[in-house]
Amino acid sequence: MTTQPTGGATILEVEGLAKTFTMHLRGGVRLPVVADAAFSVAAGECVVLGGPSGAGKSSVLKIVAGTYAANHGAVRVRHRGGMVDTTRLSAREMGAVRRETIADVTQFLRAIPRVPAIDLVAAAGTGETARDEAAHLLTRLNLPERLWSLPPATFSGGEKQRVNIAAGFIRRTPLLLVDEPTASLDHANREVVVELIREKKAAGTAVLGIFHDRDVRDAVCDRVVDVTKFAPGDAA
Ligand SMILES: Nc1ncnc2c1ncn2[C@@H]1O[C@H](COP(=O)(O)OP(=O)(O)OP(=O)(O)O)[C@@H](O)[C@H]1O
Repeated sequence: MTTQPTGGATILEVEGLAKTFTMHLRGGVRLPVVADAAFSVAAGECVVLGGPSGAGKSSVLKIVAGTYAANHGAVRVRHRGGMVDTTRLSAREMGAVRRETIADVTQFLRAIPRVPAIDLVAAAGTGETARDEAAHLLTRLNLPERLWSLPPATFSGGEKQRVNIAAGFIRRTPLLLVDEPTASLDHANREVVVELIREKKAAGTAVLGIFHDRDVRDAVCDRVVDVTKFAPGDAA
């Protein structure tokens, strides 16, 4: 069953998705997480993955991002004008999809040693304006300018998260994935993230996210997809 979006073109379409983790270091114990997951996200829409802790929200998001492999099913994204099933792509082809089509704001910053925060954000952007855009985003996210030239390795949790958010939101991809983007942010910066997500939606980006903060979720969410309805049965 697919939940139909109301608005623009379909950007992401998940169908019949199943994921079972196999714990090779635990005698091959199998842990089914989702079975027959199906949902879609349209351009300009923000769909939130809901459900209690352990339901499989992050796993689904990571499969869409290409970080985890699916066991069954299709994950189709609109890439270069057509719908591409990313579960069938080579690592190289998936690399192109991730570069051009999917931006991914994870909970933790993948910092590169010795690279200053502003360069890290600018490198995620494109074109001659990338550095100005990086500065603009870091300003909006209230990251003190004295930190911009420093590598984020020693930054606080909230400072790292803001660099991470800037590096994700500087990108102009059709699909944006966000996993708990406001977890270590204060109220003012949570509001900035709400504004950034609204701007992405207005620009036609499809957003798929996980938000534990109810206020943030209510402010950006068009539909909730409850992951518990994809829970595998006993026979899985
Ligand atoms: N890499 C992994 N290897 C083995 N099991 C995993 C792995 N990642 C997740 N799991 C298991 O899959 C189940 C779903 O985890 P997941 O992180 O997707 O849930 P979640 O709904 O995002 O939870 P939370 O809200 O607590 O972040 C959990 O039982 C977890 O232990």
